[in-house]
Amino acid sequence: MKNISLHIPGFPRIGAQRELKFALEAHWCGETDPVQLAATAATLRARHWAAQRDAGLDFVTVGDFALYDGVANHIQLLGCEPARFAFGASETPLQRYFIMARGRSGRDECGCGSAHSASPALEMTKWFDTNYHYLVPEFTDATEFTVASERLFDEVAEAQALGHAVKVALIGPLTFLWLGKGMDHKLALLERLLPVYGAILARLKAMGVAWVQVDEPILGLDLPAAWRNAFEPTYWQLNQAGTPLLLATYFSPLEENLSLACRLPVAGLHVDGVRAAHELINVADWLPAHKVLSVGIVDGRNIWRTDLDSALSQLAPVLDKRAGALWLSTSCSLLHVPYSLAPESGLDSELNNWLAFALEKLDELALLRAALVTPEDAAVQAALASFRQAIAGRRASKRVHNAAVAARLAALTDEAANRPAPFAERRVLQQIRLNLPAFPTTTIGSFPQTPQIRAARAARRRRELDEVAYAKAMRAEIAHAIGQQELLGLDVLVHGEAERNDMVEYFGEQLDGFAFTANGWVQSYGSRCVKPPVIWGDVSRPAPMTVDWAVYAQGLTERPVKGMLTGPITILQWSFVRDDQPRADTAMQIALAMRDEVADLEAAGIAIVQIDEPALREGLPLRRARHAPYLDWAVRAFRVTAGVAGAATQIHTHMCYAEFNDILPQIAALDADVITIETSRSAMALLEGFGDFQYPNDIGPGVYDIHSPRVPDRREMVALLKKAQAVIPARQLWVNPDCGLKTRGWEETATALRNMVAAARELRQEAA
Ligand SMILES: Nc1nc2c(c(=O)[nH]1)N[C@@H](CNc1ccc(C(=O)N[C@@H](CCC(=O)N[C@@H](CCC(=O)N[C@@H](CCC(=O)O)C(=O)O)C(=O)O)C(=O)O)cc1)CN2
Ligand code: MET
Ligand SMILES: [Zn+2]
Repeated sequence: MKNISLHIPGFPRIGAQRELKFALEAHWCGETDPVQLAATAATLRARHWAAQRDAGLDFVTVGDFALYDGVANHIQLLGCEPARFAFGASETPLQRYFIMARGRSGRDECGCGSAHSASPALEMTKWFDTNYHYLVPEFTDATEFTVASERLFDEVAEAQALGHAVKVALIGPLTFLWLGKGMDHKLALLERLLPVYGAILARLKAMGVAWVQVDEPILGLDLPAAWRNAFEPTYWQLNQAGTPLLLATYFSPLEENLSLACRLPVAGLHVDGVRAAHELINVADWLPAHKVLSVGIVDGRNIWRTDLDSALSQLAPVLDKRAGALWLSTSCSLLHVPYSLAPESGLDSELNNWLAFALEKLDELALLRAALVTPEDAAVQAALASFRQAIAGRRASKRVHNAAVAARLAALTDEAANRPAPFAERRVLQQIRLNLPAFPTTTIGSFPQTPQIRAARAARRRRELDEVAYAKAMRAEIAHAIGQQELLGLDVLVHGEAERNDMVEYFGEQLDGFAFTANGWVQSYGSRCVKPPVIWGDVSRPAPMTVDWAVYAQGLTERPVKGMLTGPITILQWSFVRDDQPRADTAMQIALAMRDEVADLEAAGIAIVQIDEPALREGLPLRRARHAPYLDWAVRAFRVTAGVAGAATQIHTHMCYAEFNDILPQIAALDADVITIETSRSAMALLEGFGDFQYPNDIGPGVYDIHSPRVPDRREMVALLKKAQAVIPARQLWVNPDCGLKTRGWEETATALRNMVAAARELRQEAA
């Protein structure tokens, strides 16, 4: 008899219609009180648990819900809110939570323009190699832990009251410490942390929680020895609580940590059956027979329907080795995929048939179990047959392949990846053409996406605004942005990106081989979501995508206006990608499409083209051994995009949201004429890195953090630029913010940029 249980590591929390987003923003604007916000949150949890139970899962997952971020929840659960916030008794836990997440004055998600003050939020950074951002815990030698929040226990009680069997998901102690910052020897805190985990586990046990999933995705990283060695004693201690623990790993193979993971004193192990498929048999062998093996066989990172036949043949030998007992799951939390395919009536029906979002993935798990337990059942056979047909249809589809794209890729020479002249020569020609002052000022591309802009786009979607009226409204926004920049005295202007819903989706909507969804939202951070396009076939560009807007903007001013493109790696990284060809091939197809856009912008007289690559670093594989091949093709894809530009055309790139010091040679190898780069997370370390490396081309280190509504003054920016000058020759320096300004308001933006231009002028005077 086969004994198979179903569960998932986590479920999307933003809601089928982004209910959580709207509830949060209404709350932040003061339109609703905490009771109303809590009611929406409880409704969502109840709905998401019901979906899990209705699909036939054996447990619902509790602890994966968060109003803003799961790591932020964990900080409050463990009572380690950073002392720098100086919270007083007058602040409720909910207020403290949002202050940590958004700063004292509030990240301006709702666009209502709240007041300014200076208590910066926790830093936000990428969750492993995903486009989800978590809030970074801050540790010091003085950090203490206590069980400080009832939220998790309340949610367990809530699920139990609804009659659910509960599995709690908890970030593991080692992963939690690993994710934090502020101390070199974070492991020193473990001793203080573990008793608190013990207390939490004991309380959960007393509540009758059957399983606790402890997430330790760092087991998929190249860990320093001290961290690896910490696992055994840690789990030995946690196991004392007597609550059955399911140790969860995902995103990456276990490799040298495999036998360690199998040996740890826990009741079960969850592995990523998609990204670590080749390790399944080994894990099945190594994991002691009395332990539960949970196989994440359905992809939690992508949206393709599971090939159930292939999944079943992968599972068969594992099942044999596990004496017929197994847990089936998605590879990781479903946080990273949209809620449901059901509202996607606009999707091409053939493509629709190839996809599975979160709800559909739950059904896939149920069908897999049925296929293993009752294979003879006619309904199961019929369901499998329909899957088989969809998978075969996708595999055989002629639409996926485009012979012209293949031929162009095959004919691609090394030449295509090179600019026509070395930087030193290009620089001279560009200076003659552009005649820029020292310390040229510019911005990163987007200006505030005001409620009016969003409303115009929404009206166009509802067909209340026709294309002509919409274009007119966007041109007015562009004209406004150009006018503002001239007033502020910026040297290199941008059109402001008003016409773009998102820097990736906008291009996905216009490229062949891409599809876009109506409601396929995925949480990016807090209330902010993205709608990643789906790359289903060979990519090509049927027509120019940005040229008309760029030409219009350039026609409004004598100063240069940057053409603004998203680079191939970022488009790849922020889309759902094909799983039937290497990412490198898809990246190169996108590169060729974007290369044509660069050529068209240049031909239209645009003198500067920016090719944004904020996700270049994020795409780096989690395992070091795979870095070099990735960086090779990623750099080549960028160079192919830019390589078409003449020597007198200035190519900019932009990067943010990451640490860059470990990939400086590759950043230099992009050979962009100018890079504008985020420095707010560690200005000095970054600049010293670029200085030590003697970064050869021009560089604009961001002089102010756009994630905060705080307006920096001139002196602050002058000080930062002087630090920059100490390590990077002045002639290489540009002056710009950290990133695009789309989430900010116009008033604060104008003040900050006025100060920034004044800072650049001060430096010019001193240099003269
Ligand atoms: N793809 C991607 N990943 C990224 C980034 C990025 O820019 N893009 N940046 C970093 C993350 N930063 C982010 C910053 C802001 C937003 C953001 O503002 N998201 C918006 C949605 C942006 C969007 O697609 N807007 C659309 C649709 C907006 C919408 O919801 N419209 C409403 C109506 C709105 C109205 O009437 O005002 C509707 O359709 O119901 C548009 O402008 O057209 C949001 O959550 O609110 C997301 C990520 C890293 N990862
Ligand atoms: C996340 S990087 C953003 C770059 C883009 N050009 C912007 O300014 O919005
Ligand atoms: Zn950026």
